[in-house]
Amino acid sequence: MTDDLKRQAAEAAIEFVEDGMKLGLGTGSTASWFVKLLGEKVRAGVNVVGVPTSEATAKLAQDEGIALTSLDEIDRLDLTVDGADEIGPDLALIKGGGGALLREKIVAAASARMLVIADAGKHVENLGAFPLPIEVVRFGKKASERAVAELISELGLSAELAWRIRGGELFATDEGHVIIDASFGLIPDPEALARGLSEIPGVVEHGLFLDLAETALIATPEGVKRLTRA
Ligand SMILES: O=C[C@H](O)[C@H](O)[C@H](O)COP(=O)(O)O
Repeated sequence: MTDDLKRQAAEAAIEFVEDGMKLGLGTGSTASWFVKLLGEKVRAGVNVVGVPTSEATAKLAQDEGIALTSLDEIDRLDLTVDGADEIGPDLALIKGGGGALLREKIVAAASARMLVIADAGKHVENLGAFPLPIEVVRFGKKASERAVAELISELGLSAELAWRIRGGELFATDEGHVIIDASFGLIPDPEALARGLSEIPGVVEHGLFLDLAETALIATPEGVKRLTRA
C-alpha cells in the first residue's frame, strides 16, 4: 500500500519533467520510483540529464539509461525531485533517513525548484517524530556530539542522541562522514535549531530542509494532493 502511494507520488512528479531539463535526482525508496519512471521516459525519447544525490541513485540512474552529469559541469538545475522523512508546515522537511542529506541539500540548493514526493504518512503537523539526522565529520566527533547536546539544552529542548550504526559499524555517508540521529519527538522551532546546528564547526549538515521545497506531491488513498509553499 505505502509502496503504491510512493509510486503514485512519483508518477505525478513525472508530469513536471520537460524535454531538455537538468534534473536533481533524489535518494530513497520514493525517489527511486521517480528515477525508474524517468528511465521509461528517457527510453521513450525524452532528453534529460540528471545529477544524482547519492552513489545508490547514480547506480540506479545508470541502470535506467539516464544521462548523468555533476554540479561541476553545469550552472544550475531546473528541477530536483526527492523524497522526505517528514513534511511539516510551510513544506519544512526532515530528510536524511537514508544518509544522503548532504548531497541532497547541495543539489536542492542548486535547483530552480525542488519538488518533494511522499506518501501521506510523511505529512505531519509538526516536525520531530522522525529522528533528525545530523552529519558530522569523524575528526572530533565526540566534541561535536557534546556541542549538539549543549545546543539542544540551550534551546530548552531535549533529545536522545544516537550514533547511526549499520552492520555493527558507524554508518558512513557517501562523503565519509558519520551521523547522529537526534530523537526530539517534537521540534517546536526548526529555524532556531537549524541555525544553531549550522554554527557547530564539526557539523557538516543536518536534515532540516527549510525554505527549499517549493511543491509537495503527497499521495493519499484518495489521490495525490499538491501543496505549494506560501
Ligand atoms: O537520505 C535519504 C533521503 O533524505 C530520503 O529522501 C528520505 O530518507 C526518504 O526516503 P524514503 O522515500 O525511502 O522514505
